Amino acid sequence: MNEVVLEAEGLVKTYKRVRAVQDVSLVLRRGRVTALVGESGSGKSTVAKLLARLVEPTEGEILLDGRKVRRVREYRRKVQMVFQDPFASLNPIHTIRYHLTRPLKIHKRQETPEELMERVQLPADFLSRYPHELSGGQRQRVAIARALAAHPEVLLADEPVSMLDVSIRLGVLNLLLDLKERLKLAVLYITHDIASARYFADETFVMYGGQIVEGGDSESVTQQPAHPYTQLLIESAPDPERSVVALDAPAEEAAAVSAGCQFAARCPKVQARCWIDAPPRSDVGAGHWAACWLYVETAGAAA
Ligand SMILES: Nc1ncnc2c1ncn2[C@@H]1O[C@H](COP(=O)(O)OP(=O)(O)OP(=O)(O)O)[C@@H](O)[C@H]1O
Repeated sequence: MNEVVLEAEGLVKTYKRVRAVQDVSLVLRRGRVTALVGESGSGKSTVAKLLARLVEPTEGEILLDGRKVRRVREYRRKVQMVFQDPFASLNPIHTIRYHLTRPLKIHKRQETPEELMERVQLPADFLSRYPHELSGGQRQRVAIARALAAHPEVLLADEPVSMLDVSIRLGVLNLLLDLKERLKLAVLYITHDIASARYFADETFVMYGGQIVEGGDSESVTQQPAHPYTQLLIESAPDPERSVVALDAPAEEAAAVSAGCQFAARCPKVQARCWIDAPPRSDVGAGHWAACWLYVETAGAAA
């Protein structure tokens, strides 16, 4: 079993009346990629911000290497984030060298910017360039190199390839896989694209309405999806023209459901009890679970 690096327990984040995240628990393990999949508004980015400690949880706690880290600075060194937009995350007035030298200094690292560039497979002569002289994929590699300067244990990647050209996405995902292997990083891969989770992640969690509704190893979750929501996501995935957004409910609507299953209003398999009680997690395979009443019948619900 790969060692647990980051553990979130019962995370809740409320913004005024919107419950962006409701009771989310997950673990990230050394040398493993964990995907968090869901539509726009499902709460994925809020989970990333909570795990990065960019926002404080309303409830719940986060353990890093088994302990609560009070010093945010120490925490942020070990848990680095890569954002969706490589155009917005680099400062246009500074060279690439500046972007990499700064974190190396802050974290008192012996490494050189050249070594960081090599790690993300970029030529060292790009160091003298400005962000606008690089492509989106190259910029995202610089953002990853900057995160690596801190020698993190965890990389939180929030839709790291969704703004990139389709043709270069695979290259950036393969780089993340390579770093996971070589540096034994725990990676959280946030995406709306469940097909990419199968390819890229060891384990996959599916989020809907601020909650995780299904989880397990990526192969089982994507090949034998149990939750009706995951099934719908997968059905709409093969055709990139048929956007998953078509399934989407306004987030406020999802967040307004106070009892029962969050997905009841959109579920093709809805039953009477779905409106009344929230479904518990049930085992649907080895290490694979779903929070759905369809699976509660005979076998007991898993804790
Ligand atoms: N700072 C905020 N203030 C108020 N509401 C917020 C804030 N941040 C997020 N929300 C709400 O919380 C819910 C979840 O948002 P979140 O950004 O986490 O979803 P997401 O799945 O990451 O979507 P996207 O892929 O579009 O970023 C949404 O209803 C959103 O409007």
